[in-house]
Amino acid sequence: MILLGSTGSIGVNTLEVAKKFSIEVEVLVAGNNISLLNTQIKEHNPKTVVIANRDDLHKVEHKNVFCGEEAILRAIEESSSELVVNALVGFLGLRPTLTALKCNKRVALANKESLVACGAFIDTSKIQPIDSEHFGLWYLMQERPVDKMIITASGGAFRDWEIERLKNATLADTQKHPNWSMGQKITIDSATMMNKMFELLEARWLFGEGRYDAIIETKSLIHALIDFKDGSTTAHFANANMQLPIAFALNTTMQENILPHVDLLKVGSLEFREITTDRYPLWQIKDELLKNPARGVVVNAANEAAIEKFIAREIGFMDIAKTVIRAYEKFDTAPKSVDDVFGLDEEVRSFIR
Ligand SMILES: NC(=O)C1=CN([C@@H]2O[C@H](COP(=O)(O)OP(=O)(O)OC[C@H]3O[C@@H](n4cnc5c(N)ncnc54)[C@H](OP(=O)(O)O)[C@@H]3O)[C@@H](O)[C@H]2O)C=CC1
Ligand SMILES: CC(=O)[C@@H](O)[C@H](O)COP(=O)(O)O
Ligand SMILES: [Mn+2]
Repeated sequence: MILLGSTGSIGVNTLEVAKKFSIEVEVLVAGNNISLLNTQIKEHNPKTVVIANRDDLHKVEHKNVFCGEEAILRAIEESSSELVVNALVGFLGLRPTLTALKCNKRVALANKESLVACGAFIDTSKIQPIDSEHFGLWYLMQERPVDKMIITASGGAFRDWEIERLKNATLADTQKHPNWSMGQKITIDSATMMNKMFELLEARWLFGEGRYDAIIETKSLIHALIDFKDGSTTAHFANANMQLPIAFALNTTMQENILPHVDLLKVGSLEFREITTDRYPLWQIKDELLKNPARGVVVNAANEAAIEKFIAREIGFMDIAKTVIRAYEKFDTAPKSVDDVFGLDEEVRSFIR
């Protein structure tokens, strides 16, 4: 397989699962964490390695190492592997997804920004999502009429904060996720509830038109629920560990045990909460965005640009949502082609910067 983003949270878990199933790693792609990458190279012996920056090339302990976005695309095109695991973070992951699909490879897709920004132009039949909620929906789906598909949110780092305090929240505060250990950007997205909005859009592209919604389940033990038309609701329970969705994405005939079962007697009780717009202002645009999912490109670009500003301490935490909503209102348009997606992405970023 080809693994993009090997040094990240999903990347590291993917290599653990690959070891379990003895899957060969042909290409490793990483960013700045060269010391972890070197350890991975020793263990998995890839044919090709790609990193982000030219200045780090000499530190990589491999004879076939390249740098930059074009090199990632070339490595995909020149590889013989049938499977690409895309665990890059952000819009940067979109071109590799498109290239992998163009090369007729199967894509195990953690990079949710690919579908959020460009879902209207992506054939999802060759995509297996690596996301706990979509895995949960897929696991629950049966040949019965569905009324609604529901995914769960943890509520993020600030679910119990007094709302008045949120404007002063720091980057370090955003990283205190209650249940999951993940990369920096998705953990910020979890705190603003953008992650759940992205997941509703992803679900829309993966499972088609229908009714979608999200609720908070504070322990992240239920990942998805389906309301069937007959009045039954089924729920997908699993411990909060991405190795289960990854295992199914890597090994389509998965039969092995991956995680211990959720012990309901130890859990004792579950708590569900509504996602409210006072704590999560982004939720104001949720229904309208779900009706126009191709506008995800605007929301994604605005979010990435706003997060850059938040990290640089140019804006506060609550300004992330304000910035996204302002961009969403200004760019009241949907892309008509993949080229439009890249154009609109650029325009929105310039507007915010
Ligand atoms: N973490 C999770 O549990 C889940 C994550 N996702 C999604 O999966 C994706 C990855 O998330 P996560 O693993 O948490 O993120 P991380 O930030 O932990 O990892 C991102 C990876 O991308 C690499 N990378 C970043 N920039 C570049 C670049 N310019 N060139 C090459 N590589 C680069 C990083 O390298 P380095 O670290 O070496 O700089 C790292 O390997 C995101 O889209 C996220 O939303 C979805 C569901 C669950
Ligand atoms: C592990 C995973 O799938 C994440 O997307 C998770 O859902 C993030 O947590 P939140 O529920 O807080 O967004
Ligand atoms: Mn998720």
